[in-house]
Amino acid sequence: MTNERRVLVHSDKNALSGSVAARFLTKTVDILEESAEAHIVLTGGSVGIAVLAAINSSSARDTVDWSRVHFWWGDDRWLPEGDAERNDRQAADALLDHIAVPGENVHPFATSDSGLDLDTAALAYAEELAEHAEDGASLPRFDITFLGVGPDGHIASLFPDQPGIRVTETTTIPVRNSPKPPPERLSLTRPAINSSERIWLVLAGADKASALGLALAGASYTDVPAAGAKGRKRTVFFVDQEAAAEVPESLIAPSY
Ligand SMILES: O=C(O)[C@H](O)[C@@H](O)[C@H](O)[C@H](O)COP(=O)(O)O
Repeated sequence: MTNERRVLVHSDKNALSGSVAARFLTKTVDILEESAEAHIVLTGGSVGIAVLAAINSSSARDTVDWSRVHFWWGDDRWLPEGDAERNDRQAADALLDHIAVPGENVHPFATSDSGLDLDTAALAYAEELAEHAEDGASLPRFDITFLGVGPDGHIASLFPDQPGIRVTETTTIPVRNSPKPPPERLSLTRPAINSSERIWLVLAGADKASALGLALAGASYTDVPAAGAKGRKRTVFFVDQEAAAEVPESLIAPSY
């Protein structure tokens, strides 16, 4: 298997989220035939949450043995538990509260009212990840990592020209001075994201066209963090037509 990057274009955000949901369900069933557990990394953002809602409303939803699936997050906002702006809350509402996933398989970042400070919360997440790793590794084997992409090209809470995008020595970082509110966040690092077998980027809308075009045209990942996302086996950009406006024709896979 190659680790090429592919772009799959869909007519609109609805078609995109339905298609990603169907692929996710099929792929997760396949993964669980080969492995005892699947580890999935979730993203925030409207497209990522629309994908979770589409998984929830799929008639194939319960073909997955959710008791063997673990959910992690690429990033979250440093806000109190239950805050509607938190990625974990949105994912719970869209999918996790509706499926038979055991509570201990759901691994949100700490909340701002947890009693931890931001630095300690980042260390705590790194420790939790390491507890689920095999053979002394620092991370579980992430099977699928979802990433939304901001109009500036950010992924998780790794923003252009900010120190976080360059961090390589840890798996999880505290983020301060985020250009997008709130300023304080927690995020996986680029090497942690890229340890994933598959990275599925999901993006829709005309405001993403420039970032996507630049990411695929070889921009540096410090300028356009999405350019630096590369899974071990496969990296797929699931996009709608508006977001695809600046993608070179040669990179677009036949639509279906
Ligand atoms: O924490 C955040 O600020 C969001 O989660 C953000 O990182 C989001 O993933 C992208 O901006 C894409 O968002 P959309 O899918 O809504 O375009």
